[in-house]
Amino acid sequence: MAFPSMVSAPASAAQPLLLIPLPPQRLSATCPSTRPSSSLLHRTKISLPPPSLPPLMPLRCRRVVRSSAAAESSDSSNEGKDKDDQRVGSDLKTLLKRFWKVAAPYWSSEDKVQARLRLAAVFALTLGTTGISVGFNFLGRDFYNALANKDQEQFTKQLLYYLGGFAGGIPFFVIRDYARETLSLRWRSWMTSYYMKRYFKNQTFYKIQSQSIIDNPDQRIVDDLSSFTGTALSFSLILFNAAVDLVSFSNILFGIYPPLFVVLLVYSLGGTAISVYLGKGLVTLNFMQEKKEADFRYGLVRVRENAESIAFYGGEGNEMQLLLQRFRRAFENLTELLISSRNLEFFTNGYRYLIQILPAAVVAPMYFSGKIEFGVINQSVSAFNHILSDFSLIVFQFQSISAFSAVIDRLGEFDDILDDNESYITEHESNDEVNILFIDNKDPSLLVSNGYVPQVERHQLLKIQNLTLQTPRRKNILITDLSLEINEKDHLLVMGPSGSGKTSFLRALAGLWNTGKGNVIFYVEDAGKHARSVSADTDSSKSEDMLKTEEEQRPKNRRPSSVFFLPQKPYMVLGTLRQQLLYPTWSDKIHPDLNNSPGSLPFLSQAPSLADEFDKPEKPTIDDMIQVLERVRLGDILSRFNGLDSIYEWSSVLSLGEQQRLAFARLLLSKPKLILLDESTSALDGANEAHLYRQIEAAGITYISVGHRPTLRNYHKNILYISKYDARGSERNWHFEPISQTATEANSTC
Ligand SMILES: Nc1ncnc2c1ncn2[C@@H]1O[C@H](COP(=O)(O)OP(=O)(O)OP(=O)(O)O)[C@@H](O)[C@H]1O
Repeated sequence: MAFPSMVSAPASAAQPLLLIPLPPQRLSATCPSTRPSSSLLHRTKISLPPPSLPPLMPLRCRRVVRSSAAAESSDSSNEGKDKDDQRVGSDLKTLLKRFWKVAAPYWSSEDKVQARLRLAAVFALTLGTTGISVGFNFLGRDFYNALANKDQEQFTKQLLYYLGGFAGGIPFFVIRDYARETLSLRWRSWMTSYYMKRYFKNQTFYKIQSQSIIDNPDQRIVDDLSSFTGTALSFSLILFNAAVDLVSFSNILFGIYPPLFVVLLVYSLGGTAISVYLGKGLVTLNFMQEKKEADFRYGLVRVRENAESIAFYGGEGNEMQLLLQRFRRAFENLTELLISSRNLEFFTNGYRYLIQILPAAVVAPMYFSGKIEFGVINQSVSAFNHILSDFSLIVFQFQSISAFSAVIDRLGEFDDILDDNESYITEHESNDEVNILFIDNKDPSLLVSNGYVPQVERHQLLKIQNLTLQTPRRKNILITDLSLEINEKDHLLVMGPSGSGKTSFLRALAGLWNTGKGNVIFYVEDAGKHARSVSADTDSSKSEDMLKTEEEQRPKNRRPSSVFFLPQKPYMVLGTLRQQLLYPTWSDKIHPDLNNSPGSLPFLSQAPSLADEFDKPEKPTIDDMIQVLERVRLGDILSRFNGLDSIYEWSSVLSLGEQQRLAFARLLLSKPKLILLDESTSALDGANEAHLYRQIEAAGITYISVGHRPTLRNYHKNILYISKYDARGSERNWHFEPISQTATEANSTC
């Protein structure tokens, strides 16, 4: 007799597959995985997803590829006992607020028409599938009635209806799932682009990394966004489906036997309360699991990025130890997560199966007394299970909900930082900061327009006024009250003991650090629309106020191409040799047709480079690139690496000195007026160093270099000495020294 198989599990009864005798376990969940959200576990995919409820998206295996920029944030927050281990999960109100803040922007974005239409279609299809489920409920009743009455003709008819129902209904379920998945992908794509824009805006990525503000931002962009969009959509459909389902099946059950409905209501409310109580720690555990998995994966990425250094040190034993430590933290957290899940599942499974016999037991006496037909028993079991599933959403989905809450929490935290990184980052800081201004020295009208007499001399390039520089969060003072002016050809060498603040001085000029006070004014010819209409005579109090106002309006960290920085670590982009040379002034699209390819989304098109906001020199031709490689004595790499368009891991295949020469090739192509070099020739021999300085001098570039080597004196006119700041000393910790020609010549003879 088919009856026992029909009282399998709540979700099974909700399906048109009612007649297929599946063991309860296979149909026990409306979610593909009720396991914890960890990627250490293989997620079990249910072979037959229940058609009437959209399954929750599994929280996908985390694939985290961390950029080196995020290295230290993770490192610094990982070692030792994690302070986040004591983390308390956000309360429900915060979670709901965060959910709304993260989810809402897409639905009113430039893609809102598509988004809303598609969402409406998914909801309509979901409604259709619920209708089909209700239809199957009645078909099931008539089918079993025919079977119990031994009415062969009716039985064949019902069987045909059933088959017809399957043929017509199944496409609805498939198309609904497809439409939901494609909408979720579209949503995710928009969110990815939205978060990436904010992550790169105002160099937030640098601030997050250098100040260890949050862990693993890359994981949040890659994995959490994906989980969020998939699960949010599935959840909304589940809720919607449950509401419609409840209305449809409550009528049926109420019609058969009202007390059964009341018992069900009490049972599910009690069950929900108990599962919330038992599973309250799961959100925090899931949050920590995400973090620990990402930390472990990032440790492995670091080994890949620093393979050569580790191999030189022979540090594999140490690395292994460190990585195993990270894995152990993930493992320990997951063990705790599994224990909590197991305890919850004892309850959930008991809750799920305990009540299965109830509807049949309650209505069976009515069948025996002839008040109802046999098929009605099946119908009541089916309706009962539908309603049980609807009322028990929280119980059945608790582990998915807690994993989803962790995702909401992580994304909400990230969103808050991206939204308001200025106030967040400077939370503990005063209002003072270093102001950076770009003034167009070609357009005196801008200066006159404010009623100020222009005092900019054409050859002036940089003016620093009363710069006091501190490390982020104002822990240490590095430079006090520095003022200087750089005119064309005033090549300046910055020297001083290690750790005194030479690189930090360049950081301040580049706008990466603004902790301190004072003004940094660049006089440029290509400030374009970002030209500042302020007087160069900034000594008056009035103009300082103006500087402040201007600073507030200025788009942060926009730098004209006439000012170029070379960092201490040569940076090679992932791509071709051509892309190395064009970086960062021009972008070279790898696939120019990408934006026009069918199915491509407008918001995924390549963003204009930050440098696009300024006028920039004409893009170099292939001849220019070949020539510049010759000028930096790298002509041979064209033949070694098959021309400009081959892709290599450049930081591995080029020596450090070659990478430094390539960086000089970049700046020669960009034709800046002023460059700031941070030990940019440290890996070069004296002859190559002298050659490169001759090249930039010949190109009419003025330079400020940071370095320790005595030979650097040969190419500069003045030295700025910065000594370590001593809080007890009241004097400035810097002084200037002109480099005499004689000394230079003696040096070069040596
Ligand atoms: N992100 C940071 N947060 C806090 N302090 C920092 C940070 N980065 C550097 N510092 C500190 O600021 C001080 C100055 O560092 P900086 O890199 O400017 O030194 P430097 O003079 O260039 O040294 P070197 O010659 O060794 O390169 C150092 O004591 C350093 O530890």
